[in-house]
Amino acid sequence: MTSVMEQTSSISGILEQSDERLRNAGESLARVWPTGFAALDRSLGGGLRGGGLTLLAGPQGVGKTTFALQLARNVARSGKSVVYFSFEHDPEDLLTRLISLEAGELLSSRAPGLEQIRTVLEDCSVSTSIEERLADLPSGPEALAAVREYADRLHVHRATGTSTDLTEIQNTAEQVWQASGQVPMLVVDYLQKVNVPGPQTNDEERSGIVAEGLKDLSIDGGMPVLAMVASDRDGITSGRRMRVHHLRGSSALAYEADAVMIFNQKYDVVARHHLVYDVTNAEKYHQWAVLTVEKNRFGQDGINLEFRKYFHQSRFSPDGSQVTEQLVDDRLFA
Ligand SMILES: Nc1ncnc2c1ncn2[C@@H]1O[C@H](COP(=O)(O)OP(=O)(O)OP(=O)(O)O)[C@@H](O)[C@H]1O
Repeated sequence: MTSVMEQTSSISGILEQSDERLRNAGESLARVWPTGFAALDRSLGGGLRGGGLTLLAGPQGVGKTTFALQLARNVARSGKSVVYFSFEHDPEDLLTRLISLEAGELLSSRAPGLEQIRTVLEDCSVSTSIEERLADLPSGPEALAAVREYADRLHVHRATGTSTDLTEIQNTAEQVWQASGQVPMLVVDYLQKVNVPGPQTNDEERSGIVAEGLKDLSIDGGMPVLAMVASDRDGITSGRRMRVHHLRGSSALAYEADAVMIFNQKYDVVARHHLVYDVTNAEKYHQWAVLTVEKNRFGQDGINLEFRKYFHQSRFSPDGSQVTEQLVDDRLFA
């Protein structure tokens, strides 16, 4: 166990540590980790913070996993390590999504879709390698090569709600750190699935315990932690905007987090007049998601950014921008 004196530093000690980090560490101990989504990085003052807990929430199917995986890939591509704790998705499914994302970025609308890539990779009637299976798909080999470039730095931990607790997350982060020599970014998909041993507590308490543990982990390791969060029932109604208070265990979560970002379907949150006066807008808005930075301990909050969805290629456009339309919490018509 860490002694009290090991945990306590004078300002001169901290000055020395910062000086050393700034002189030597460069990329490996960076304080700011760009997400690779330029509009978001501008809003967050450069990116996610080492030592900071960021929450990502949104209704089911809005694209949280797609966004978090793309962000993890961007970080790994920039040369840093990432551990993705996946409670919901099989690692091979994440690999398929990454190949699809790379193909989409390489060939845009001419790229094969996620379904096509999945079909080719899951075909049990042949026994051929991944290379051979992707060889005939447009940009298939190039997409695989793109994944291989960062594959060693992007780690997927198959997590389960019955066994993966904060200790397992910490141990895994330490192992990756030791093996790679780099502080990793952690992605937890998703927070309420992290196992909390001991007597059963309610949702609010459990979320608070996990959020506090992840926050401590991020501070102790100087690493950014991005955790996805599920909503309670109120927040998932179509036509209603999800806000911080809709998160399961919201008060504890909002207290612990340094930043809270919430995704909503753009169609669900634009003011009615944008839909009434131009009917073509409705179709357009379905293609976009709005990411709101609701809390930001390191800078400005209340920022609404929009990102174009290409879910058939398992990706968002990396170019987002500020939303210009008026947004509302409740639109009282379907
Ligand atoms: N091949 C595909 N073509 C088009 N859309 C797809 C395809 N596969 C998945 N999707 C959609 O992509 C969206 C984003 O999926 P993602 O897993 O990122 O959502 P999520 O917000 O993490 O959802 P959940 O809360 O269920 O985990 C979903 O709405 C899903 O229906």
